[in-house]
Amino acid sequence: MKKPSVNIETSIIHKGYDSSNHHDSLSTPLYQTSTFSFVDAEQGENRFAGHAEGNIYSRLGNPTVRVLEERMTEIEQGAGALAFGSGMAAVSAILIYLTRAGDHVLCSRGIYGCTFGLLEMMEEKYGITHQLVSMTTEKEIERAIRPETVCIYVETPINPTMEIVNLEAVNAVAEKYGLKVVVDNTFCSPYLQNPLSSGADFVVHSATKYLNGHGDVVGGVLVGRDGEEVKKIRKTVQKDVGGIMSPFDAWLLLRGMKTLPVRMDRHVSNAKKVLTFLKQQPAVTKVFYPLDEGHPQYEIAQRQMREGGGLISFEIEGGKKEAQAFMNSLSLIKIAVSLGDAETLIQHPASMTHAVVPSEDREAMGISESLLRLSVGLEHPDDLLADLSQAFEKVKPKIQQL
Ligand code: MET
Repeated sequence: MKKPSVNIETSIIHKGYDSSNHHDSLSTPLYQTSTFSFVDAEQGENRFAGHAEGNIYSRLGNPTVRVLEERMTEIEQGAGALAFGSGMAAVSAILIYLTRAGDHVLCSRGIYGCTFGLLEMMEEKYGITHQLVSMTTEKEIERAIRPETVCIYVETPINPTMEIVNLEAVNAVAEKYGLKVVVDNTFCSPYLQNPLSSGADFVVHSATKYLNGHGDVVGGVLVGRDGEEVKKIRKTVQKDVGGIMSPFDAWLLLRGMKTLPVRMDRHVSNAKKVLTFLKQQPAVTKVFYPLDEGHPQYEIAQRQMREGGGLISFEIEGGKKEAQAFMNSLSLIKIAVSLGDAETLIQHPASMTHAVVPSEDREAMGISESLLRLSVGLEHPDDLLADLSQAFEKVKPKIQQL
């Protein structure tokens, strides 16, 4: 881990790319190739044996993808990064790498539905167990540690409840027990939070979200604090499971990421305006936003996040029917999963992103039937408020009947 020499706004545009090696092209070229030819058989042999640098085959590495990996390493303050074909490919790669049959994974009280599904599958097939616990204090975390625990896997903020995990406490306990810490940093992006700098071992991202920002890529990234360990994952799990990112998706990401800081500033300022508006609505019974003073972990969020992000979850009076009626009343705001796009998106976690989680586990995570998750986009805030306002007007009679 090292401190970056320039600010993220600069490194996210320049890091990892030297135009003099690419015919002076200002934009990183797209190496849309599956394989690379060798000048002779010996060069091929040496590259396979690891005795010579150079490209072999795009599953083992591609120059466009490598630029993205170097850039991600820098902006997450890590020592190495690997790009994957989806966020879940990155999550599964790190969990496969860290665990053996019989191990135990300690998780934050909520995790994304497909991560939950993956852990359930690992339990069923390999006896790798997991447990979801609140992680606000060291005591809570320490109590849940078992002799077979090997890693702590957390989201913070948690999707979609916005609960905050105390990273300082997680890292302290992990150090005491010799555990690896993995943080899903998708909700914040590297612009708002850098878990590796505070001692986490790995960060995973769904690059589909804020990193790309334009809703046209599915991708994932894993960043590690220890470069040797990242190399080991590249040569084993990434190569042999093979969930790599395509060069074109890496190219789109490099293009989209250049504006991450500018976009995040706007997501945050729009989200704050939407938050204020939602709090004034009689039909809204609860709001969840990390840097809202009413948030139960407000102080922890303030310590570890630069800003509160662009996601807001809220509960609407009634249940699933009222939540769905509200969604159906929106017009500018799109009903869709995913997040971090220019377009404002709304989804119903209980029936969408977290539908695979059994209802009792969902309840334990704090996901009710009336919870909605809003990914505040980059539109003019007045237009967003107008759309929300007309939707509240439309559902008012239904809610008043309750
Ligand atoms: C297949 S559903 C999910 C997409 C994404 N992980 C989200 O939380 O919106």
